Amino acid sequence: MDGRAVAPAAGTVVNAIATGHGAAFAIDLETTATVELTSDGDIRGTVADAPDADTELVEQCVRHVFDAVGDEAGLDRSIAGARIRTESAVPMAAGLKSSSAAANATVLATLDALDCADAMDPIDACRLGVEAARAAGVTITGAFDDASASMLGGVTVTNNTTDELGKQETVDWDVLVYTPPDRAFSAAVDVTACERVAPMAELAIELASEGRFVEAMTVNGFVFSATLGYDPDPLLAALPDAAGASLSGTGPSFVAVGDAEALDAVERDWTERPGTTIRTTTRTKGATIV
Ligand SMILES: Nc1ncnc2c1ncn2[C@@H]1O[C@H](COP(=O)(O)OP(=O)(O)O)[C@@H](O)[C@H]1O
Ligand SMILES: O=C(O)C1=C[C@@H](OP(=O)(O)O)[C@@H](O)[C@H](O)C1
Repeated sequence: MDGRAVAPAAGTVVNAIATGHGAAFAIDLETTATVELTSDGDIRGTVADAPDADTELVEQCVRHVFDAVGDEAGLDRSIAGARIRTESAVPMAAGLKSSSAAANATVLATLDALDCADAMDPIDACRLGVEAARAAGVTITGAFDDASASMLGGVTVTNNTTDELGKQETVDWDVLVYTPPDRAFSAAVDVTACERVAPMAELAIELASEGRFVEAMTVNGFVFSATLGYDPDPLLAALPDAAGASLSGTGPSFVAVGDAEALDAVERDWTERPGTTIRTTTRTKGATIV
């Protein structure tokens, strides 16, 4: 049997690496995963247009779903295998949560293939993807902030140490994403540098917990650009037009949010810079089986 699901990417409100608490918002860029069950015992992934991509994360997702619902699905684990294929509009390792989108889409597609779509609620399905990301070594905290935003849609504020959701709200912003040409794998981030700015990250989390997302983002943006060695000039160029702007995750992408007219002005500046600029919106609808 085959299963198929899509999940959105996300942008950062507060990076969780400093404190274990983070916040993120879903954006309208998608990853699709297709899972075909086999009986050759082999679990193998491929990524469309990226033959050299590391597929451990999506393979771990399938293993975690097999472990969680295999008995209920009547799966013979001695022969159970899968072929996973992802297709994505989300640049990998650019700070836009390609890993969370791929994990959520793969977990849901596997549940679909096993005919177990109702066996797990979305937040538990999300936690399985986070566990798979930890097992694959692609994350520092597990990134439950990013994964929950992608799974549920809207903006989420989370404790990534306990994988608990503190807050989820719908937001309706235009979004501008600027991705410079370089890439930054989260697993390679300077965690010690992030921990040095924990008091500022805590302040950003307090703002996000009060629903002051755009202020939280902007504080986060300046703090983490400085901490991780990115030039904050794209942020300065986005203000005061954008309602909020930040470095997304461990970079190198920047995100700006606000109303359409305000972002037109930011877009004129960001498109002059090397790399790509994408205009999109926030997403209310999270990951779903299709
Ligand atoms: N479409 C995809 N299919 C399979 N694995 C993916 C996909 N996108 C991302 N990944 C996994 O996530 C890793 C990148 O994660 P990370 O460095 O956290 O960047 P991001 O901020 O984009 O999530 C990749 O090395 C790969 O293991
Ligand atoms: O690996 C992690 O624990 C995290 C990585 C960062 O995101 P990216 O993966 O987008 O860099 C960050 O925003 C998130 O809060 C936690």
